[in-house]
Amino acid sequence: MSSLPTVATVIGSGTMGPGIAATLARAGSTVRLYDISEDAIARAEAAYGVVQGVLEAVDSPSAPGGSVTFGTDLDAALAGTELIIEAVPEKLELKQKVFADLEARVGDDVIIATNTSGIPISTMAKSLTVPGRLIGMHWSNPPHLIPMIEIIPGEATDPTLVDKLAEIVKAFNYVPVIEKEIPGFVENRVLYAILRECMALLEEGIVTPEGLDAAVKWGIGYKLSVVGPTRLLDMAGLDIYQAVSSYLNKDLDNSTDTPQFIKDKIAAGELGFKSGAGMYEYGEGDVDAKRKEIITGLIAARKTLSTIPNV
Ligand SMILES: NC(=O)C1=CN([C@@H]2O[C@H](COP(=O)(O)OP(=O)(O)OC[C@H]3O[C@@H](n4cnc5c(N)ncnc54)[C@H](O)[C@@H]3O)[C@@H](O)[C@H]2O)C=CC1
Ligand SMILES: Cc1ncc(C=O)c(C(=O)O)c1O
Repeated sequence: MSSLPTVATVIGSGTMGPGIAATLARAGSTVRLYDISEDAIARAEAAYGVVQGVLEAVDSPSAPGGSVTFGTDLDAALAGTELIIEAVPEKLELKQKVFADLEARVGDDVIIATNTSGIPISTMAKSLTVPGRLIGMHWSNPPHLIPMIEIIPGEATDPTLVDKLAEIVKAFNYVPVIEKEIPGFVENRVLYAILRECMALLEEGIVTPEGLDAAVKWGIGYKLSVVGPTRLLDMAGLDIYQAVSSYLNKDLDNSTDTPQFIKDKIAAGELGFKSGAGMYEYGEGDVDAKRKEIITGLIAARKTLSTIPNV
């Protein structure tokens, strides 16, 4: 019998919600995607066919009976739900307010999973009436393509939820990684260590954005997609790692704040794809073209990687 919930609810239909909902629905769950914004729901509905096409292209597990319904009626979205996945903006107070709204409407046995990028689960759980039901379920963007989910229990999380959520994740053929709670969890700690160094290299004018993207894609990105960092050290030699890290580590960027040039871009309204400019400039149609290239590349890479053993 599948461990998938019969009915699941996704709260927040922005970048992450629609892909999460579609992945569960394709595997067989009845999913209700809820947002406070009518516009966000309309965008998700309009994009649903494309997301389904992507899931088809990567042979995402499918079972009959699954569906997504879209709406702004919270009670309707929660009727009969067993699992709620919260994907509203990364603001502690907002998430806590959402949890309060949810708890007022569902029974104590309903699991609340949060897609937070790194706010400690224990901090969020403090505001819950039933703190044991909150657990971290961190999907990676785009959620319908990146087949790995971090599972993070907080101090109060019911320990049985960890295995239960891991079984749900396996039911749609994703890899669950169970972690201990720490700000940023594992994936974002590694990603933000890389991004911190990358932004410092750009700020100091050491390399161009194009050069940086090429060096990371073909240098470490390509290699790390096949060999994880631990195995990479065995491949390189621990003695080499010691020799290089003994002089390099102290030279790496260790700033604790966001770089000023990024803050300046944000102040100028340059947020990336969503505003038509960011690290790069985008002309008419460029953003859609880039999004398409990225999705096409991720589909091809996932298909190839799925044929390669874990080394
Ligand atoms: N964007 C990314 O690459 C990733 C984001 N995350 C995390 O997932 C969460 C959501 O991120 P995004 O989808 O990027 O955010 P987003 O800003 O694109 O979408 C959030 C959605 O939540 C809706 N919303 C706001 N208040 C709400 C409320 N009270 N009830 C229901 N809906 C409400 C907004 O209307 C919006 O449609 C955040 O915690 C984020 O850190 C996790 C992995 C990757
Ligand atoms: C820049 C950045 N920050 C956070 C996340 C996920 O929490 C992602 C991602 O999933 O890709 C990201 O790119």
